[in-house]
Amino acid sequence: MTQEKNKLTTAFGIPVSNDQNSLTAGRRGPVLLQDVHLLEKLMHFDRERIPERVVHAKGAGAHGYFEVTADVTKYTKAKFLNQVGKRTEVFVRFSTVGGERGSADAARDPRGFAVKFYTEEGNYDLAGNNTPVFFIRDPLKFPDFIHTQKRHPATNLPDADMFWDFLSLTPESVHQVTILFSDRGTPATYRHMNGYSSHTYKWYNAKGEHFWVQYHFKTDHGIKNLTLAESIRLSGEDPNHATRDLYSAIARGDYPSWTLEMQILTPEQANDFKWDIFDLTKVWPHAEAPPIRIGRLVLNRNPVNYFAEVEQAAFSPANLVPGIGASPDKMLQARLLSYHDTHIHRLGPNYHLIPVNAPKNAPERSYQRDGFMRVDDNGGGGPNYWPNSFGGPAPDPATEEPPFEVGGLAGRYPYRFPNDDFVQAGNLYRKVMTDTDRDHLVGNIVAHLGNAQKRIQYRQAAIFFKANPDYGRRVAEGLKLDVSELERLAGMTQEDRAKATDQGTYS
Ligand code: HEM
Repeated sequence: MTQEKNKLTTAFGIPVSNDQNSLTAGRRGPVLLQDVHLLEKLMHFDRERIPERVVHAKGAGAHGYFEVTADVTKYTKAKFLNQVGKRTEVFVRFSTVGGERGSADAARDPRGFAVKFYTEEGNYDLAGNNTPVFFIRDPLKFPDFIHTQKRHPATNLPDADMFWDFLSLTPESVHQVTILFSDRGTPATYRHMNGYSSHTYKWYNAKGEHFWVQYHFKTDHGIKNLTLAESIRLSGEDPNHATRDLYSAIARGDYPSWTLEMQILTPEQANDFKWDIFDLTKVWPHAEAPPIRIGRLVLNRNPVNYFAEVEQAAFSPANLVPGIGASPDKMLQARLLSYHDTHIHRLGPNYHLIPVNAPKNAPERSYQRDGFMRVDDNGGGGPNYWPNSFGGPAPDPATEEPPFEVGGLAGRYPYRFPNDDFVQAGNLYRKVMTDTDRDHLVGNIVAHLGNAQKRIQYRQAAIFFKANPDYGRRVAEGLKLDVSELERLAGMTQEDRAKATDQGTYS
């Protein structure tokens, strides 16, 4: 290095003589175009912002490791899981969903829980949430759903009508809505919440046998949530409280950790299972699929630079390593496309070269070349096509996922089963929640749904009533609705209920 240390330079290493006074024509003269340092500095500044994530824009992240604590080789051949005690480097990003990059950490919203495992077989990304289910189960509904969680196109304000109109016309959402409006919808910090794959994934072993699995990262610090009053207070006093909490805990050596538990079903068990295991709005009851402990996730290193390591982090459910496969869950199938696509838009076609996204323990050996910001050696002088006879990297058939059956007539199918969308939400209300949980749930809903039109309130209260009559009744009472109407509305089909509540009777 010929430049002296600590001497300011331009982005191209040229010494800068003065960084306080622009070059002017005379003492009071206009600025000269030949102040190239000023020009370069301003033009870079003008381009500092990249698009924020279309969802999950506000987040915090940290580095750490995953350690295997149980032998799972009979279920999966994934190498990073093949030995008890084995550690794999990870990067984890937590987020809220609907708010912008500067929005409050305490918002009522699911929390993203995205883990990037830098395995020896390439990066494995598991982008889950702190809830085991989701609002919808068909990806066609995702953009519409997200629009309702964002700002109104005219007022640019969050809008209770949009929010509840969509949900009350989408009854499959009631399970997730019940979780979201319980105090779990406002976790105290990122350290005090669980993370779930939510989707069912496939694991397959070295013999080619497969299993259906769900991941549960259980916090080792106990679940802690905010009440409505606390979340409102924190949103004002410290909108970054969860970001601060994560950073400070790691900085003081109080490393956050989670125990990974898996629910695992054989194909035979899955065939007889009471619930559609590819329906993202349903959980697998623990009694029927007891979770088993298999590992531990620890976060022990803060990012040195937020933009480099957190803002530019890019997770994709399509990044699966041998031994782990996708399931036919329609939502997951759509996610296999959507993330890579949005990263190319947000970060460019070579976002995999950004250090936080690069495969640390399995270097890229592909034939992809060129493109904006291809900043490595671009494959050097090696062959850029396959097949070749010049020693270029060759595909390895041993890493192929075992063949699996698909069949049937192409069509647009609603979910099968009698597919009761209300039982699991009702059970959560009836069996899992305490009296205090139920009080808070009803209070949180009333405070929010109360801002929507009356006809929408009726429609949504009828859905809660279908999940559990007491649940619906208490929400209706809180909203001062005519409780005697609920049973009638709840007994209708979704279409009839929508028509009935749109007739003006309830305005
Ligand atoms: C069809 C359904 C879905 C679509 C199309 C979709 C799409 C997206 C998109 C476009 C992003 C922004 C990514 C970026 O710019 O970096 C994102 C982020 C994210 N999504 Fe989804 N999503 C879907 C469902 C889900 C579900 C069900 C979960 C959880 C189980 C989930 C978890 C996440 C997480 C955690 C992030 C943030 C990742 C990060 O921290 O960078 N998404 N999603």
